[in-house]
Amino acid sequence: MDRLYPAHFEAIAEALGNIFTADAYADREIARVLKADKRRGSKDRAFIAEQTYEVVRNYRLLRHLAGGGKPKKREDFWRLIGIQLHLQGRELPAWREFGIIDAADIQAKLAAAQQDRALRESIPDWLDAVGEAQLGAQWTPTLAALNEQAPVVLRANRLKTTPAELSVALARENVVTTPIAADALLVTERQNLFTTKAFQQGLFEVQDFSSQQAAPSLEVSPGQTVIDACAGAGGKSLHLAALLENRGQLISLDIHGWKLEELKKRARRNGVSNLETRAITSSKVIKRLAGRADRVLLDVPCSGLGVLRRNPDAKWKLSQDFIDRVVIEQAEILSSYSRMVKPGGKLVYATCSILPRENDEQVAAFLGSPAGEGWTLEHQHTFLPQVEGYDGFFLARLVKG
Ligand SMILES: C[S@@+](CC[C@H](N)C(=O)[O-])C[C@H]1O[C@@H](n2cnc3c(N)ncnc32)[C@H](O)[C@@H]1O
Repeated sequence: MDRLYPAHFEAIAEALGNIFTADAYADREIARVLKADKRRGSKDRAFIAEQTYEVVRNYRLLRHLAGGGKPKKREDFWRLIGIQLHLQGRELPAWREFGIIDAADIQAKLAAAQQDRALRESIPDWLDAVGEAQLGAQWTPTLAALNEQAPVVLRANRLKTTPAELSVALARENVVTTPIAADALLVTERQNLFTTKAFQQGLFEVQDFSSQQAAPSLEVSPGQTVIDACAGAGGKSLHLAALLENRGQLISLDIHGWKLEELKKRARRNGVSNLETRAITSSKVIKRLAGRADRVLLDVPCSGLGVLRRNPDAKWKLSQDFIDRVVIEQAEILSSYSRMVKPGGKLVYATCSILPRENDEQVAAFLGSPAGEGWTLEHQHTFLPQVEGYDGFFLARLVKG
């Protein structure tokens, strides 16, 4: 077992302090502490990142095992990390900060916590109640699966390579991968992929298996006009460009221009030449595109409950009010942006949520509304982490009559 270094604990405790007392996002905070000391090797960096994510994931349970109070000081966060390592079966060094960890007390509390799902799975009571009400018997296994570490999946960029060629190129850089489906490769050992030559040459993007199902489900053909209306930094736009073989027109929209700037950089690295970005600065941007698209992808803003493996801090940042508001936004986007599809064209509505309210219920409400007149549902599927093994995700394909 690897040696434990106090400097790593300082870094993890600093990140946790900012996540839980200054409302920082876990991914950005981890990136910040890792950047602060560039001398660390890849194993040390992985240890810091993984242990920080693990504490965020198990925060409620760890707090309970530590005595229940809200951690505020550096020592409080050290204690949570110590308890977590103890639960992982690691022997704790005889450091002052770990002196107060009582193994027998922890085991007794842990055994009692098994009876309480929300505590055991470390989720707020209100969110546990939402999951139960929405998913019924599926909620318990879904929640358990969402608490596991996310697998790392790549998408081979067909504009530049094939999955088989990519696998060989990565193996030369000591990155071992296994093909799992279509363009998707599973990385079998975690490491920094962004420093590889293969990444810098645009041979792949990191994209979960479930998310990789969105672009193909739109059934695009080279030459078509395709709009990715909530494109963000463009994970799915890049995939669409590859499926279009750089032919036709791909228009990527978002309300945040800075995300589209990031997409342009990624598009250059990916060798994409048929993509145009437009920031949605007013409703006119959508109106001008009415009836223009063969295909529209609506990868709408959502609760993110399907990707808790990747963003475990969402458990502590989400609120009922946020979910209620995002559901209204999704309905508005679906109703208004669907007008961009030509008669006979197709639309894919997607979320990284597992809640029917954001998914099939949203689609059913659209189909029953005046805006949904003439539309039919061709296919829909909810990906669940305990079923397919990847992120929770939803997609529905609709055809305009
Ligand atoms: C789930 S994310 C998209 C992720 C992206 N498609 C990808 O694959 O990387 C949703 C995006 O919708 C954008 N958004 C929010 N409200 C919007 C609106 N009214 N119109 C268009 N985009 C919107 C957000 O800025 C965010 O980038």
